[in-house]
Amino acid sequence: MLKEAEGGRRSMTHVVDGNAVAEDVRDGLSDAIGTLKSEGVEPGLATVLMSDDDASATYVSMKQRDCEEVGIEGIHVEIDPDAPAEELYETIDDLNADPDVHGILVQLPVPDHVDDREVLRRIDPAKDVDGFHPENVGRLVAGNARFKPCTPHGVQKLLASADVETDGQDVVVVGRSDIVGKPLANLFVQRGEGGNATVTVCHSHTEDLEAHTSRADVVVAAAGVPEFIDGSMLKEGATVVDVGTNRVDADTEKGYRLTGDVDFESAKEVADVITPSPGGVGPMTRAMLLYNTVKAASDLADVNVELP
Ligand SMILES: Nc1nc(=O)c2c([nH]1)NC[C@@H]1CN(c3ccc(C(=O)N[C@@H](CCC(=O)O)C(=O)O)cc3)C=[N+]21
Repeated sequence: MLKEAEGGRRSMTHVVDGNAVAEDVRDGLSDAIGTLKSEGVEPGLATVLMSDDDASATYVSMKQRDCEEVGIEGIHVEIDPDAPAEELYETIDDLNADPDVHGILVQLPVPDHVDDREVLRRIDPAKDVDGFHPENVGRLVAGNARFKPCTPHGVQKLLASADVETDGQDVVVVGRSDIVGKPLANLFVQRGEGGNATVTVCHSHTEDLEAHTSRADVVVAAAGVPEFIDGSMLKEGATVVDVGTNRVDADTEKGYRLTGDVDFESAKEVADVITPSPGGVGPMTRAMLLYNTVKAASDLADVNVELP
């Protein structure tokens, strides 16, 4: 809207294609996987699902399909959500000990009777491709990451692909989860490429959200609330990264539609660069999981590869 009012002075909004950037990452990984295989190392990723949730099952099967596409050996373990927690813990122990498994991902959330902190502690940090083990969290915060968590890493790659510079910029991260908001804020503030930003983290107790978003050069929406950031809350020319993947009830065949945390139509009129959802961060999250699996295999087997 603003764009029209100003007589079309602004250039076209760049809608970042997450599927295309993820494809580029997978292409780059193919070379590294070829190198590993020529050294007799077949990268393996184990996914563990202990849930009845439809969305969780969908994501895990997408991750397995991705593995197949790039030549990573995928192993999938399903545990009855009513089974005792020990069953999950012992599965993790077995996968830790399995030399064919280089990466382990336990799909979150796990049932209430399972201690999720114990799950994250139990995974061998060298196989922790989510980057959620306390040792890996500590390393990330200290600026010495082994595995960058997949979604934050994917966001950085997406911004780089769109030539969005974070150096010296005001970045507002909305959401403070352990898997997205906190690690992403940490990465943005660190020295070097993809960092060097002035970072604000907003959340449900923030008094005046719009006061923060409306002065930001980059807004990352990662609160898990459908379409709560709209164009009126953004600065003209801002970059908007939509991390949300929400299923909302809709009159469709499946009974829902997917939408992000951003009201795309109004935000697109104000932003210069915007990542859609679906089709933005989600596919990148999955690509960076493959990346971390290849890195894990390379480190564990002590074979040097070039990562994309
Ligand atoms: N241990 C663990 N690690 C995770 O990384 C993890 C997790 N647990 N639990 C749940 C969240 C969610 N998540 C997504 C990954 C890909 C898409 C994705 O590919 N979305 C597609 C659409 C997917 C669809 O069609 O349903 C898109 O945005 O275009 C979404 C969400 C990973 N998570």
